[in-house]
Amino acid sequence: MNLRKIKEGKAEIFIPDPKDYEKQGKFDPSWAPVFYNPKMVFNRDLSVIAVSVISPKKIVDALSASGIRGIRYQIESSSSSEVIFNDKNPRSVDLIKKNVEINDIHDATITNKDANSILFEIISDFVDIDPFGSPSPFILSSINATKNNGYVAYTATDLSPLEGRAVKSCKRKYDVQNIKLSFSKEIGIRVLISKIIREASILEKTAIPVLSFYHDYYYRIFMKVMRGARKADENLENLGYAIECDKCGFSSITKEMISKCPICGNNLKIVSRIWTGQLNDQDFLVKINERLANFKYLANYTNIQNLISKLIIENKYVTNYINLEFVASRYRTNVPSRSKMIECLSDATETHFDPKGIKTNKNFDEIIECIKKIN
Ligand SMILES: C[S@@+](CC[C@H](N)C(=O)[O-])C[C@H]1O[C@@H](n2cnc3c(N)ncnc32)[C@H](O)[C@@H]1O
Repeated sequence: MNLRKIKEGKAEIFIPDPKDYEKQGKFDPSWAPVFYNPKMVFNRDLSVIAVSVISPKKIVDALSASGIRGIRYQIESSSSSEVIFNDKNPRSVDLIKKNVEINDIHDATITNKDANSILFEIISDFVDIDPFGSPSPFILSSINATKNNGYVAYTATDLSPLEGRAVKSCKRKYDVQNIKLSFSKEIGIRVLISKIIREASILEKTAIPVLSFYHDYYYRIFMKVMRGARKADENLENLGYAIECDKCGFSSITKEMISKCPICGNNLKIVSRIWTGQLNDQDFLVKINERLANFKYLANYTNIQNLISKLIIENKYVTNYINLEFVASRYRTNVPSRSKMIECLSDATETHFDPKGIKTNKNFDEIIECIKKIN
């Protein structure tokens, strides 16, 4: 395997030379014998800051590929941590060994196992699950490996099931009855959180999201894991429904199951069961914000700063997500600009999920009034 040296954050690593795996001038990271995706640098940059907030003593990078995450976590987030690198691909493991060595990573263990096997053998205060597609096959084992008050992070790139376009796949992988709604970009991450909480409860544990966001073509979530059957029971009460009326445009995220639209009486479209709580922990976001100044060297520094500022405001709004294009079409009016709607409602903000979306604490009548007034 011919190697190429690249720099990401403060790490320098070898990756398979992409040139050798091009097909008709194109290259996909999955065509190389060891996976490295430059499109995920934003994910890793923000994860480096989040892990610095957690400051774990022991990190498990359960699906390591080139080892880039675990290496960056030790160099940039938490220099005193022990890191366990794992990948079931033996060629990955050979490359991780090389990359760990050239980056002077101390306290590293490198294993060549199925992630589910190692995650049932160890216990750690931070576990990273960064799979191809859905993290579902690794949720139970990763929660098992996370100690009380520890953290686990998941990347999910399977947006079709999560956003309700592949309904059967969503039922299979997440056990959620999904359907495409006008605000499915946010529902997707709530489906994933619901699955994590339901899996955790099997182990008499529970989890709450401290950082969750959508970027480019994936979701990324950091969850805090807590032990206790009672805590698990209580948190299951926070699962509920996303509802939407195709006729008048009313929508909500709610713990109560209702089947008829409270505005016009039409039958509602329903997604069941999803997380209905906050997507981020305000303190965790503020801590990330406070640390940002230490990470000015990151390639995505400005974009991360923008996202965190948005999440801090967005986190104050849970229930009403309005897709302006969808609602305006129900009233046959022009789509109002986001800024004018936010000004009119006065208690509203942009959502990072969607350039057409706003979040507000105002009720549906006030939203419609603003749409009509702006027109
Ligand atoms: C998306 S890549 C990981 C990328 C890496 N975390 C990064 O940030 O560059 C997924 C990796 O998981 C490995 N993998 C897939 N299934 C696995 C399993 N059941 N156990 C362990 N490793 C697995 C693959 O070999 C691949 O290297």
